[in-house]
Amino acid sequence: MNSPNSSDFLHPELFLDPTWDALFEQSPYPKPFAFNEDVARVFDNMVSRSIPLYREAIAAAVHWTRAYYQPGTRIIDVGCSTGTLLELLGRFLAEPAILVGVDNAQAMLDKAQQKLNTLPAHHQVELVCDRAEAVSFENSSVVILNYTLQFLPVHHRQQVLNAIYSGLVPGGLLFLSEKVKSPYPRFQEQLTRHYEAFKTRNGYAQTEIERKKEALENVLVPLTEAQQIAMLHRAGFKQVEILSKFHNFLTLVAEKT
Ligand SMILES: Nc1ncnc2c1ncn2[C@@H]1O[C@H](C[S@+](CC[C@H]([NH3+])C(=O)[O-])CC(=O)[O-])[C@@H](O)[C@H]1O
Ligand SMILES: O=C(O)C(=O)Cc1ccccc1
Repeated sequence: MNSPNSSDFLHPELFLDPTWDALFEQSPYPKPFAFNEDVARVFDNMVSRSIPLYREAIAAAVHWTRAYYQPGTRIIDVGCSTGTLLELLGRFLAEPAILVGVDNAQAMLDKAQQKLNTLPAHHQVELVCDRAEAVSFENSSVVILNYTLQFLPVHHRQQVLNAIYSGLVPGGLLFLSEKVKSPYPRFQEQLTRHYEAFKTRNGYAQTEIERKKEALENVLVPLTEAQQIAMLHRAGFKQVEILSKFHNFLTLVAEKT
């Protein structure tokens, strides 16, 4: 038997800024939560201590992008934050690609720009400071929404998914990660408890957890998994596959057939 190609099994180190997130230890803390300079400064540490399977989701996004990327088309990361996924894509995509990062927070894009300066020059990288709602997805073969849709007003989400479906080339892929909620109150309560225990294990004190929860109210609004999938179907995606779900965090892929 041939030995497997090692790049098929890649589980790389992410380029994460280690600056410790102590934002909600201090007073005044950001309320409502906003993606400003203070958040951008600690974002990599915050996101990797706050989202279960964050590293795995990023690595999976790279694998799926490698499988679905069609040369000559664009790869668009919506809500690219500090560019962690784009940087990894740039490192592990063999062919030259057009990598587009969109975020409506300039402070996040400034961090992303620094990270992406280290990439090999054969890729074309564009960082766009705009709202997801205003983006054209034309001529894209992969669109990534990694924990971004959850921050859009609920009544904007369907329109964004419609635009993604319409912009993707045939055979194109949407990679989507979201915080979701259970429709069953007792399950939701348990999921929240286990999620908060995960944050405690990652070094967050109870006060930090509660303050952030308060700040995120009406800012990060989760849907149920069923609502999320129904929206994808309404947008036109017929094939949807769940990749992972742990506590209340979901990653899925949807193909434009
Ligand atoms: N309407 C909007 N339009 C564009 N961007 C927006 C909007 N609203 C919020 N954002 C941006 O969406 C990002 C969400 S973080 C994504 C993590 C990243 N994907 C990662 O894989 O590291 C997830 C989190 O913070 O939980 C932030 O950078 C916001 O500025
Ligand atoms: O849902 C939460 O409680 C979070 O902390 C997720 C999160 C991660 C990073 C920035 C904002 C929200």
